[in-house]
Amino acid sequence: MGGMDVRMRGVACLHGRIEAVADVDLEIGAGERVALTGTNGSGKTTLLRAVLGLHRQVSGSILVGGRGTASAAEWAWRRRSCAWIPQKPAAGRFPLLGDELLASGGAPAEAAEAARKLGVGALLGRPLHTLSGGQLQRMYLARAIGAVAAGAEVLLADEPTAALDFGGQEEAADVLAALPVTLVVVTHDRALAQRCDRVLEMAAGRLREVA
Ligand SMILES: Nc1ncnc2c1ncn2[C@@H]1O[C@H](COP(=O)(O)OP(=O)(O)OP(=O)(O)O)[C@@H](O)[C@H]1O
Repeated sequence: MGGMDVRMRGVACLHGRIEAVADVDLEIGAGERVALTGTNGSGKTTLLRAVLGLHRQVSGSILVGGRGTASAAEWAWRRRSCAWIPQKPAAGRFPLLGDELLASGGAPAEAAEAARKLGVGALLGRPLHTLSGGQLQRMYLARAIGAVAAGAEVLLADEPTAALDFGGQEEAADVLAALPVTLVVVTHDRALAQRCDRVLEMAAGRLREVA
């Protein structure tokens, strides 16, 4: 089983004056699968983005595999180590094609194979903005599988099954739970939460474990 540990101490995140995340302490073991649930606007996306360095107004400490992000080299390492499935896929400045998205995970062949298995293999030449929500979500899942093949040991996934049909939700939940990584997944999907080792809940920026 692969995966790296993720450790947070006293993490707080601001959006301007809004405190989106407050005083989060969290220890996730290597290879553990954690579901993050909670009310809308409670800070889940912000917390995941902070781990990736996409949210910069952060205080406290976030270590992945024991490493921080004090230097540009450490940030680059963090980005390679953590695969990412965004909640709101960015359209980008230029029309990005399916196979270009897959290549950005670092293992194009493995990602394309995953795309075929997920039923979007015929769409690789299409601009992403022409895909349906569910097709796009499958494409991002395929990219994450490629990123894991390229060496990522943590997967941060933000509502990765929200746009999928029922069969697709089950299939994606199985695929996500079987990846040899530490999984932190924001989800309101019971099938996916049930496949995780722990369920945590956020409310107004604070985290608590659900029994
Ligand atoms: N770019 C932004 N500028 C200002 N405030 C923001 C921004 N992004 C998020 N927020 C605020 O930060 C808080 C946390 O938002 P976040 O997206 O992290 O919540 P969430 O738990 O992921 O919500 P959801 O379940 O609805 O996706 C909310 O009050 C939100 O309005």
